[in-house]
Amino acid sequence: MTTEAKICGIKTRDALTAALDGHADYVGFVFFAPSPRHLDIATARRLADQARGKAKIVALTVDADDATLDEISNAIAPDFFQLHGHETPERVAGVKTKFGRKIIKAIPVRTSKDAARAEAYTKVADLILFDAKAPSGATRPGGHGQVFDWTLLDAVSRDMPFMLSGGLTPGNIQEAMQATHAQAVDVSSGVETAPGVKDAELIRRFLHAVKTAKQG
Ligand SMILES: O=C(O)c1ccccc1NCC(=O)[C@H](O)[C@H](O)COP(=O)(O)O
Repeated sequence: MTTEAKICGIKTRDALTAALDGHADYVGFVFFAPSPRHLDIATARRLADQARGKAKIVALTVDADDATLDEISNAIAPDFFQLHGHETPERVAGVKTKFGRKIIKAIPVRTSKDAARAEAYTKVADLILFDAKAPSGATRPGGHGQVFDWTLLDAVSRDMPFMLSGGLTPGNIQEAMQATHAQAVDVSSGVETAPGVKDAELIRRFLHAVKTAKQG
């Protein structure tokens, strides 16, 4: 099994080119106004057109209403919605049916109880994304470059396809893959020089580390 890689929070052509050249399997665009990675619809459409057919396009939203999802869906035709808020299993199922897009559901983790919450989503989401729980007082629920305790995933079913995120970097990604056996890995801050500023060389190094890691 080869591990898939996602580069999240892409805002520029250069960053997207680095991700596509490095054979990223997924590219993520953030639609959440308080984020330094937030994209307007016109920019997202241009980037999605560049990515289409080369990587799976992921639109990240946080507790978005149907009108917002509809606008994003029509503008960029994402392969996946990444739901990164407090969406219930019922809401996830509703979004999947209404918009006909696959779903990545983010599960914020600080304790084993948090990780166990994923079970409720396995039938409605196509992929679970385990991410570090945001620090208290944070203005966004992800993208803080924080690692969580990967051993908390040990109790999670091996049959559950999941993506690992939270503080991954070119330096720790191989250890993370060995520790968790994640089917896919996701990075944002770890390939940036400042919040929202992607670095092509860090993207290249991250993807190279994923693609050349020894599996097992
Ligand atoms: O990136 C953001 O600004 C963001 C805003 C709102 C919700 C989620 C957000 N990011 C999530 C991600 O980019 C990834 O899915 C993941 O959490 C990786 O983050 P990082 O720890 O920065 O690598």
